[in-house]
Amino acid sequence: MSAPAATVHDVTMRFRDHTALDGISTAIEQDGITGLLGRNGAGKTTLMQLLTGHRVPTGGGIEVFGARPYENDDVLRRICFIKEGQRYPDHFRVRDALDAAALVFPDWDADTAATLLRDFELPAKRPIKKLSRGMNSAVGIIIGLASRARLTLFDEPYAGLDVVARHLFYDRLLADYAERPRTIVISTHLIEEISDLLERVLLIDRGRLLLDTDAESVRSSAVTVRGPREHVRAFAARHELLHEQTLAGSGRAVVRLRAGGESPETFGLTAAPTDLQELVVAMSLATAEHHTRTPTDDLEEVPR
Ligand SMILES: Nc1ncnc2c1ncn2[C@@H]1O[C@H](COP(=O)(O)OP(=O)(O)OP(=O)(O)O)[C@@H](O)[C@H]1O
Repeated sequence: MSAPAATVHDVTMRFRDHTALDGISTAIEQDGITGLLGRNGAGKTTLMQLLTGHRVPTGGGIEVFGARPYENDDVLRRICFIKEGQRYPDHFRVRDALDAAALVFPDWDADTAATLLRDFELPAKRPIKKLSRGMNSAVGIIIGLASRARLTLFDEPYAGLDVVARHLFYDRLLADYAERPRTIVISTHLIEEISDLLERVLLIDRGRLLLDTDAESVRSSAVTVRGPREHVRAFAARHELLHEQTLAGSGRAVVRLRAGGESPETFGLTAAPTDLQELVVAMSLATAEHHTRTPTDDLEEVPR
């Protein structure tokens, strides 16, 4: 097996008294599509900033392609980071943004850029500041795909993109990835839309890693059961209850399965596989019950 594209070892990131990432360790394998999931403020963007050398962790270590990314040109030229609401110089037209990207990324594919420009119906000569929000996002998506960077990170790349354009992005991403496998990390809240694309899933909650697994095992790791409330509870007690809803005497629960535990049928319950979105919601709600949220409006901005 080849070395991971990135390793994250016990990484902590503090912004003054706020801990955005808290002892995260993971490896992002080469040539795969990883979904970085989690609620608002979970720490997804912060992790991406660390992977792309935009910040240095307060504690722990990050390696990308075997070296620290911060101020490391050899590593950084192999990385493309498409940020949410990416800004461009005021005078830039769409064409200028693509030309600039072509200079920055050594594996830039001009044909892919031209095809995507047509697919997304972007006017190449229009000033970027005159584009709609969705069109602006499309510029980032084109750059991210055409960069063909060995490690490409999309941080919620589709602000304002309509559903057709989003599916265009998913289709083109998959087709391009099949042709030129590389390491892609996408943070998103549109879990349902993207779940079929993902090979790995990282779920962050309050700066901690809740889930770090391949997408296939996510699908078999939890079940949603329904039946008489007491039976649901008895079954859940043999495993790990993530989330429960009850109505009169009936119950519905998302349960994370423990090896060797009894099956839902033993308890007279109906069971269906839990999809990724449901699992993420259930796990995030389960941990929310164990925390008292601290208000963050007293946070001071920490400059880069
Ligand atoms: N420069 C900064 N100064 C102070 N606090 C920060 C800074 N950047 C991020 N934070 C805080 O760190 C936490 C994680 O932020 P981050 O942007 O990584 O979350 P996220 O998971 O990307 O959220 P979202 O899904 O809403 O984009 C938040 O509480 C945020 O307020």
